[in-house]
Amino acid sequence: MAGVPNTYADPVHIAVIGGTGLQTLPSFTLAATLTPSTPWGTPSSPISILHHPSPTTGKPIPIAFLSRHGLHHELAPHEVPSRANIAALRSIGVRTIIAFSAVGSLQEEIRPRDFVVPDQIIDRTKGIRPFTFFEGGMVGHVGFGDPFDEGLAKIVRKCGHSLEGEGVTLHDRGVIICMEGPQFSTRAESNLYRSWGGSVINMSALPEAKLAREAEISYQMICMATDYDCWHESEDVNVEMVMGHMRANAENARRFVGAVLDELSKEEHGEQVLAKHLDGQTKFAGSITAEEGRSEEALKKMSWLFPGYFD
Ligand SMILES: CSC[C@H]1O[C@H](OP(=O)(O)O)[C@H](O)[C@@H]1O
Ligand SMILES: Nc1ncnc2[nH]cnc12
Repeated sequence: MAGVPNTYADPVHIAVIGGTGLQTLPSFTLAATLTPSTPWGTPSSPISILHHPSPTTGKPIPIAFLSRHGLHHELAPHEVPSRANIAALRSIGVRTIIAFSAVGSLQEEIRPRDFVVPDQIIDRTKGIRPFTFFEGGMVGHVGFGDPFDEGLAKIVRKCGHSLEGEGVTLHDRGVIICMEGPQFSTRAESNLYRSWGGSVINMSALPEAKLAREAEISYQMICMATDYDCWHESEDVNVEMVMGHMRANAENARRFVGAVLDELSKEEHGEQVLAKHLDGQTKFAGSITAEEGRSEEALKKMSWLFPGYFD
């Protein structure tokens, strides 16, 4: 956009990854538009740096916003360059990500337009998406028992509940089934996922959550149900239905995200927002490959992402 700077001097600690139907956060002031390139390519979209007024001081707090499927939803779930997205966000200072996702509901009580703050994921992607920073001569294993950040989830839940009665219904926990897509599930699959205890289904939680963990970024997804997938006797899921519910409830989704940003902005330099509890985990995860076994190429990439960890 003409006149908008393409650099931003200060580190940006908080990011929002917008999903289907949430491709912008129009109520904030655009301070810069960044187009970083990373050793894993360029992100899905330019990164908008938005100024969010701190609810306590009024001072503008920078928030990075990235549109997962591109500015015009041109990237299919398996084409989203998640490594570039996460690497680019980390490189500008991001340590906390709120990720938004439109999901199918696998449970009667999660009705279209309800929100869910999930706490678990079952991986039904097919291994065709690049899913780790650790490869090609540097091995690393990070813990993923709890794929989301419980400290961040608590903040998100509190904000969601504060909007209850104003059109927001929130489910505090849930298991996301992350499928490959882009086709929706068969009815047999949908019923299988229900029998596994799945709450909601999408195509985007992975590898995003795994890569955020490797990058030592606190990550929580906020899901909004847009359909009952195909297990339910009501209509079968289709894009029109997803977009219809998304459009109808986009204002609530934006208010929810805005409330979370208010809360996080109060603690922009706090331990939770800076993910201090994750600091250094990747240095140890990657120390399994002895120095003499590390490839130059892998080392170069990892040193770009984690300056000082492996040099
Ligand atoms: C348009 S329905 C399928 C599509 O919607 C979800 O997108 P996102 O998670 O980015 O909001 C789902 O994961 C699929 O990518
Ligand atoms: N039913 C569904 N399956 C997978 N991803 C979805 N995103 C929204 N609805 C979905």
